[in-house]
Amino acid sequence: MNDIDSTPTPQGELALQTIAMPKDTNASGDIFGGWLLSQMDLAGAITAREVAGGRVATVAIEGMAFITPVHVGAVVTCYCDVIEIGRSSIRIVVEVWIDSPHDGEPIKVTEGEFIFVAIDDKRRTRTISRKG
Ligand SMILES: CCCCCCCCCCCCCCCC(=O)SCCNC(=O)CCNC(=O)[C@H](O)C(C)(C)COP(=O)(O)OP(=O)(O)OC[C@H]1O[C@@H](n2cnc3c(N)ncnc32)[C@H](O)[C@@H]1OP(=O)(O)O
Repeated sequence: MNDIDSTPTPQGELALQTIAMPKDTNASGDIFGGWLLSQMDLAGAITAREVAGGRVATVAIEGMAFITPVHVGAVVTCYCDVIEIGRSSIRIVVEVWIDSPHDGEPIKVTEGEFIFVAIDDKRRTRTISRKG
């Protein structure tokens, strides 16, 4: 995983974009980490489904770090970078970025490694077929 402060631009492909709403805040008025985590899970799942060619389940989340609070109204963008494909697993670095409310500059909010597993309709793991 890249060092969280040393990467000036998003790594990976844009997978999901949404707006942080008042209902997603904690008692301090900042956006809940759990809400961000669920957006990252969705973004990773969209990417993993493409790679796996079908259904996936999240099996693990590693190395999460929350670096900057998110304000209500922020446009939250998730980028996904597939870093490893195993027999049935897909390891994806998911980064979340917002635009600074002060100068509009992009700010990295959090990142984490998500591992998804390709599963069939009986929830058994399945081998991912490689393209090409
Ligand atoms: C236009 C667009 C359209 C489409 C747009 C659709 C959007 C789509 C949205 C869907 C909505 C969101 C979906 C979110 C995804 C959930 O939120 S899924 C719900 C939460 N997750 C679960 O309920 C999963 C529960 N766990 C399980 O069922 C079982 O653990 C699993 C996943 C079937 C795996 O079973 P298992 O016995 O652990 O299997 P095992 O063979 O040991 O391991 C399988 C692989 O996982 C790896 N692995 C297992 N555990 C770990 C671990 N802790 N760490 C790392 N790797 C591990 C193994 O190394 C192995 O890798 P490979 O060597 O095969 O590559």
